[in-house]
Amino acid sequence: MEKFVVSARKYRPKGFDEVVGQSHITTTLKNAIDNNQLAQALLFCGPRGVGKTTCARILARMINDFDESHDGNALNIFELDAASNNSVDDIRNLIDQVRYPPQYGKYKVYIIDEVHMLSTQAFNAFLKTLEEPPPYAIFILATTEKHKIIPTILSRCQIFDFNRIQVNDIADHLKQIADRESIKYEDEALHLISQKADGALRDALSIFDLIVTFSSDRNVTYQSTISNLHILDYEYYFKMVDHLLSEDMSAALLTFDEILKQGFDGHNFIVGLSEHLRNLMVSKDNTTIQLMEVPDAAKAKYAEQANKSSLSFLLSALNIANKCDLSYKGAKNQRLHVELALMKLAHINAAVSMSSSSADEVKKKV
Ligand SMILES: Nc1ncnc2c1ncn2[C@@H]1O[C@H](COP(=O)(O)OP(=O)(O)OP(=O)(O)O)[C@@H](O)[C@H]1O
Repeated sequence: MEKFVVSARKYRPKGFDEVVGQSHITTTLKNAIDNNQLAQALLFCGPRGVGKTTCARILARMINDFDESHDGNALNIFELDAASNNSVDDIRNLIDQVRYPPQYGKYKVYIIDEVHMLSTQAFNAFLKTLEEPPPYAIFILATTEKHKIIPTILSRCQIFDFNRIQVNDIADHLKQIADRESIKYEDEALHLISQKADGALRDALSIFDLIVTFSSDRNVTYQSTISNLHILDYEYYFKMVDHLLSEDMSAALLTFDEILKQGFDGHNFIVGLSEHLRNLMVSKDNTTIQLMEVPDAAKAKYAEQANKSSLSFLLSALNIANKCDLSYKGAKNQRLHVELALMKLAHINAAVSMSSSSADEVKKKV
């Protein structure tokens, strides 16, 4: 049987042009290498799973003129995880290693991951080497928490800020992988996985692998994705907004009850409803429609519901949902807290029509 390799490893980019969503970094690094202006100490900052280690490896391969067949060990790359090796002795070991020039290739590249975890003593022991490294040594310090890096280190490094990756870019990447692996998929499913990954491509790939393994016919459907990730079907939000628009408070409360009975949390529901309302709001205007973060297949459905909702309804609804979200944690009876919000939401249109009819009456009297 062929050994299963997780997608995050199998599809680790081999060149800068395969790196998704970090062109500001890959272009600068490429230019720095081409123009011989690469600093010896680089700091890669940014969230987890967005390509920091990947870029460090590509860089090591390029500056050593190695081809793609070189694996991690042969790249003259030395990786230290500072989260678990943060003592001054760990850094001294590393400094000892740095003294020896590379046996082959031109550069030795040291990647120190989660560098903010180094102890103060370890940081201090490292400073001198960082300031005057031997000409063949390049240090790449990576961190998810830039604010914890002391200024003396910051000032000695060229800093690169990695982005969280956009939902659409992640979804496109997943599509390419699915096609190459002959895995079938629904757009909505890949979109949801990309959203859930919260900007981290590695997380998206792990979720994707999990859902493929779960499905018997290598088909990533919307239904298998929501049940695996325990996400509320977005149909519920459409249904709920329909009830609110038609001022059907009982149906709104019963739908909420159905959602709770399926084991979903009231807070997640109110956050999801807010996102849904926000998508309706931005889809009302041609200039903001691009801000709608929904799969292409669902856009027509949003446009249809947006057409039925007035701008003032959406504004008031967003306000109520947002207030409910903010005060949810402190509420003693959280179910009632959401129910109360739903009651208010189901009365927005009534309140609007009442105020306009009373305005009409005032006009008549005048
Ligand atoms: N920008 C990206 N483009 C393409 N693939 C990516 C990107 N970011 C992450 N990946 C995928 O995720 C895997 C892990 O990424 P990588 O180890 O580079 O992340 P990282 O930012 O160093 O994370 P950490 O901070 O957790 O170490 C890669 O092997 C690759 O498959």
